[in-house]
Amino acid sequence: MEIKKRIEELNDLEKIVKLREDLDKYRNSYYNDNISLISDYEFDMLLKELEGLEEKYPQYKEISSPTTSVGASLKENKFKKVEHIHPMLSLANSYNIGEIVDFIERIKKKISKEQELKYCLEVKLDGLSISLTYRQGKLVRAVTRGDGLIGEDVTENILEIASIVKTLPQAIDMEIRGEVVLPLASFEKLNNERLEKEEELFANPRNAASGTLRQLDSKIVKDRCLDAYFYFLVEADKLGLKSHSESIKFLESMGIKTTGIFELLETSKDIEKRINYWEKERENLPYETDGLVIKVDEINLWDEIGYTSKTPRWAIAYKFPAHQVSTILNSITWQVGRTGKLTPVAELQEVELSGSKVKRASLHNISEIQRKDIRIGDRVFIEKAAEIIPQVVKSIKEDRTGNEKIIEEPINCPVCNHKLEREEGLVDIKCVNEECPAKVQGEIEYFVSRDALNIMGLGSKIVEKFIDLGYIKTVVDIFDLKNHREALENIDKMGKKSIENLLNSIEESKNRDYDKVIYALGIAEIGKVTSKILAKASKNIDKLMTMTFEELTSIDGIGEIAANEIITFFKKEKNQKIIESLKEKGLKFEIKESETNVQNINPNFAGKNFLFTGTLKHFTREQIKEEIEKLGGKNLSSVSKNLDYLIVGEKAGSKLKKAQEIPTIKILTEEEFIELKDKFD
Ligand SMILES: NC(=O)c1ccc[n+]([C@@H]2O[C@H](COP(=O)([O-])OP(=O)(O)OC[C@H]3O[C@@H](n4cnc5c(N)ncnc54)[C@H](O)[C@@H]3O)[C@@H](O)[C@H]2O)c1
Ligand SMILES: [Zn+2]
Repeated sequence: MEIKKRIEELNDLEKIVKLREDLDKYRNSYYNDNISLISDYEFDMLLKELEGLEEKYPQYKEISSPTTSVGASLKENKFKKVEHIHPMLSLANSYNIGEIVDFIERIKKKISKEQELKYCLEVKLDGLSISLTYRQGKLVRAVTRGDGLIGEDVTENILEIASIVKTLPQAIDMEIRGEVVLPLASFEKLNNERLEKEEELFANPRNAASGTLRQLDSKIVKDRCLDAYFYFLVEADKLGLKSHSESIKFLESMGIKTTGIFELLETSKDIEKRINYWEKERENLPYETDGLVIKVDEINLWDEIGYTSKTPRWAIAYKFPAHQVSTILNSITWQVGRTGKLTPVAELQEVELSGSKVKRASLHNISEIQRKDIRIGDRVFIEKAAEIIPQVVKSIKEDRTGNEKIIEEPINCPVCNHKLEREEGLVDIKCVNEECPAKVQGEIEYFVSRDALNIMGLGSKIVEKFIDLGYIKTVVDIFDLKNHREALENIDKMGKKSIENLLNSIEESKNRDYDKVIYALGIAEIGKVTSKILAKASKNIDKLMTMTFEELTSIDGIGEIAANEIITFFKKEKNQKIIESLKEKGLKFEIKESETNVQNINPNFAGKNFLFTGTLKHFTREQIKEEIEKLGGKNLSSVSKNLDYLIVGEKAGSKLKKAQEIPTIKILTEEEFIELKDKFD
């Protein structure tokens, strides 16, 4: 027994040493070089593991351990070192509401007075902390947190941030703390510029903000548009302020920029509600947040509640589920789509991201792989933002061993082995073999999908099988499957019942409206809404097939690109034949009389691109998106020249600014949007 325990202890000690070594490496890279070698969540989990072990073996505790020290010791001598008069601490963090409940319980036990506490809830800005000192109302010094005791004097750079107050309206002395951030719009712009200049991308706005503030050329700070928000007044009680919320109001009265988000709450239930709210709403803020901060509001209780060497006990951070994690890229699979286009898919070592397990991520195309210099064997960051499919953000080159392999551009189709083609100047690689099974399969799946003919019982496995066995070569063959009823029933014991259902669904699909049939043809650029528009404008397929470029582009909602695709599609003999055969099978190639007034297409919305920003009063995010689509409009995810309308709610941020610079974008309040909508209803 004794020996067993001793072995366990030695193993744990080894773990402790390894964890400290790794965490120090990560901290150094993160704080000194502004590079994340792993995600914040992974870092926090390793730190928790170390905390657990140090608790189990108090004899191995060390003051320099990452569990007890803030930040990282400063490596370079770029900036003057300054000792903080009041140490700048970090925050304890939590990833679930249970930990918040525990936090509140701990505090209640700790304070002697029986009283109802108030908690101030704020957003947790993801940037780097800064301390500003004012003397006689003048900003005299700005210092980074550093290791909490000693920071770097970055006053020169801070003076270049436009929103920082250089002279207060009153000649007072004070120290305030806040966060320097790179607003999301500036971050996107910066990374786009770096992409063009083939420079290394910043993984996130925090690293970019830190990299920007901690370099010597203050002109760069100005160019990149850093910003700062403040959330703390040091020794507020000496100015006669009794609560944290009062001190924030005081800062605002001095013209200091705050996020404006400070909510006073009383119970953990209320806190939970607001956590759920902000978890979604944070997407609309102009800066990145990695969580919320909950602080005891009454300042006179802070000392009683106390501090650890690293954090105050009267505050806690609630961290949002991570959008980004790191993992290993094992290999690349080239997927051949319906149009023959090859898409590289990253095959990853499985990780958890935003609550689901992920082992594949999109890489868009070969140029992106080359631009980002992503190699097989690399540790990569993957991200799941608004998109459903995770994306590979970047590779971590600092972590390479030298055994990583460059990803080669494929020469032959991975499915049919036909030689691939790449159009001059275009990034897409295509399989041009009309009979490539992957393309046929893609076409069939698209043809039977919900928004097209909506045929039940033709999942991708079955389609693959039918193609393999030679029952399906083109979409037309779907309607001849009934001639092979018996043979089909015997495939992999599919059975009478399921074939019966499938054949019924195929027959029934002949009743689909003309616009669904247009959609099912799979013309490039023609989606659900444009199919409706085309159906309404052409009335029947013979007309549509002969429409000229001028005729097509004169239809509201059909642009030049779409018009060209339509013409190219109908020019192909193969497509003409397919349409002829589908007509014979009985599909509807003309609009019903009653349909000529295609319902729900609002001329204000049809084919128009929409985006909303800020907090909306009358709709949830889902509702408004649905509303726009129902009426024939399209939802975009960012501001661009293609945007027609930006709907602005309260606290609209960078999107609004960006949209105001593009004269063709109409900006609507929520009320104006409703009016536009109702004019039609
Ligand atoms: N990915 C990596 O390799 C790596 C390495 C080291 C650290 N980290 C990350 O950094 C964290 C540790 O950094 P940290 O000590 O800065 O802790 P933290 O970022 O988790 O929390 C403390 C900081 O939050 C900031 N903050 C933002 N809004 C605030 C508000 N409203 N009120 C108070 N503070 C606010 C302050 O700057 C404060 O110092 C780790 O938990 C990890 O997530 C990551
Ligand atoms: Zn092929």
